[in-house]
Amino acid sequence: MKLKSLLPILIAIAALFALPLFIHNPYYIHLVETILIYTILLYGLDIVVGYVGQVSLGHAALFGIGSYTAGVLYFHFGWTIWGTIPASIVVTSIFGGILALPALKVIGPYLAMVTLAFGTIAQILINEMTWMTEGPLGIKIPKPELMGVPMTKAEYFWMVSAILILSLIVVDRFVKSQIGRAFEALRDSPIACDCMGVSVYRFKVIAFVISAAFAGLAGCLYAYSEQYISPNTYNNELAVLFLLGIIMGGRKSRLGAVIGAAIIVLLPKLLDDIHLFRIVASIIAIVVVVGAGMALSKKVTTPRRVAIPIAGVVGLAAFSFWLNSISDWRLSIFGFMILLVVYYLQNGIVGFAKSFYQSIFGKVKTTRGGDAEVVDDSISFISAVGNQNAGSELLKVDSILMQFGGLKALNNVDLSIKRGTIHGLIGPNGSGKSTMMNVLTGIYTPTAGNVLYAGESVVGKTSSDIALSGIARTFQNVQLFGEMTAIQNILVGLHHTFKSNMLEIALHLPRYKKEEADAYARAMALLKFVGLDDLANEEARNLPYGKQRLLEIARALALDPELLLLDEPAAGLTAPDIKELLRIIRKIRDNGITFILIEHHMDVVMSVCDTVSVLDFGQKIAEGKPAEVQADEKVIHAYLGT
Ligand SMILES: Nc1ncnc2c1ncn2[C@@H]1O[C@H](COP(=O)(O)OP(=O)(O)OP(=O)(O)O)[C@@H](O)[C@H]1O
Repeated sequence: MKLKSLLPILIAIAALFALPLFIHNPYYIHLVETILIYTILLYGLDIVVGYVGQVSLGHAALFGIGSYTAGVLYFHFGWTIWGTIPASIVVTSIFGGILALPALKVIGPYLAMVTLAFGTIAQILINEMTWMTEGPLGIKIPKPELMGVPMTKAEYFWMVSAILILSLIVVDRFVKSQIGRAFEALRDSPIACDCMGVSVYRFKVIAFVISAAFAGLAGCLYAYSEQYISPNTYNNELAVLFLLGIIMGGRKSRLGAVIGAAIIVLLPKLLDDIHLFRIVASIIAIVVVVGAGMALSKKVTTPRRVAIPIAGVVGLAAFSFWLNSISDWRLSIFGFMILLVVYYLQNGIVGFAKSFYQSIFGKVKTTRGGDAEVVDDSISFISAVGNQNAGSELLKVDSILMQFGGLKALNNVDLSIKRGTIHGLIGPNGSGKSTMMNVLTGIYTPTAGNVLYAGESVVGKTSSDIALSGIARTFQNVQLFGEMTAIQNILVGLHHTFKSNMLEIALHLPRYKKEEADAYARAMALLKFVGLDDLANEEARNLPYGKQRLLEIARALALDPELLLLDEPAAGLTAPDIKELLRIIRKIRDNGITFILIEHHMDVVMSVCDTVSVLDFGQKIAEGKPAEVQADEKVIHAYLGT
């Protein structure tokens, strides 16, 4: 990291550590300490919510499990903090793994309900298991000892601050590593993620476990901070507040978690004091009016769009001066503020601030993970498979039947794909081509029949295992990881090249650094091969459609496949784009890679395919050289209906 960007962080850290030296009121120190502890929890929650895109209302319970692990171990066994911290992390991680199980089956509101139920059950159990938790009476815990002497409030504050900084470094390294990329990929397209060899099941569980570990750590620190724990603290209202912290602060942002934690700790206090509320409401109104004025002068927004937020914040400021006491209005104001933030700042405060800054002062250059723009020409874009055994059978599809209820989407289809060839699969709409792709890549398990790849059956294997065995694919409806940049998309495809574990990532050990550097160099070479090296740091969703298709091919190549399945790669492409696509396909084939190509553009099929199989109503009606198939009566009949 450059000194210029490191300086504000160092100043913030110095200010944090200096705080107890200048503020002697323990109330304020405790308030900031609570924000720091909640921030650690939100770092973990952000992994599940921001990166993986799952809703969890079970994190208050995980927080409670962390606190109670520390409390019970101290109360019954006299453990010190040096034992309770790792114990809280381990115990809560196990519960995180349990919480992940429903996330493998359900998503969205259903997952929210299941995690809410988990929270309720955990709270009831803590309450009822009095023999262990002392039930509603709670447990008192003294401040931890340092060399036999209890820590002062300032010393404990420093310890929490140090743990927060460590957590920040570890989380930041995780989310920028291959693990973080896997999390983001499974949020954007679980199917493509699996087909890139990154198991959605595995990484969902890993995300919940890491997230729970941070909740457990935060819970343990909270127990010593409060010096008393009771079941009521860890209720569902707290779970909602944690989720709000992420939404309001801004997901996928370390600063956003700090802001979110500050909001959920300070907002209730702010709404207790009318004078403080007036000051803050006025500051917010001034900031919003000035910001809107700047945006209007730069013409990046319209008066209509800013009218309601301006009216809202100015109205709130005026209302604060009209009020004599705030106590009756607390909840209404709280709700109104949440409504404004969630509706108008959908990417949270940090996300909004970033896009506001970009629209006013121009785009900030984002490079994640190093010198992504540099292409090293000595790196091959492809791991050449070689042309040995060319012409031998690579894939055998044996009497495949795929039935959806009464519909036979594939009916006893046989295929034989030879190494080093381009095998076209054509047929009218609904004839079963994409279904065949899905069977070959493990998305569908066939009703009957077998698929042998390099002599081994792939039926019953998971999509990620099939991908890792050497079958890569693209999709009819492009399935890129939209919120990730072009280079990050390729890096997900290169996930299989990483062997480093979490410790190596957290400590940035040499093996991880080398793997990351090698992967970046290879990803740039792949981008250059498809002509996208200039767009390496552009988010995939912002690329033109034709370039998205090329990026999908480059990502599939990152898997080092022996067999590449392209599902309508020319769909939606312009004539020059199609020409470029054909050049790319031929070059890949020259490196020994075998293709199955589904395509409606007959000129593409005729110009590159060695063999063509034709499907109609789930049955193979013809097979042979392109020209033979084109002249076949049954094929003409299937396409033209005459
Ligand atoms: N998951 C599914 N459930 C039920 N029916 C399905 C499913 N997937 C495919 N089908 C049906 O199977 C048949 C074959 O569909 P498929 O998408 O494989 O055709 P296709 O040849 O790829 O068509 P197109 O060229 O339009 O993409 C269609 O009738 C389709 O509705």
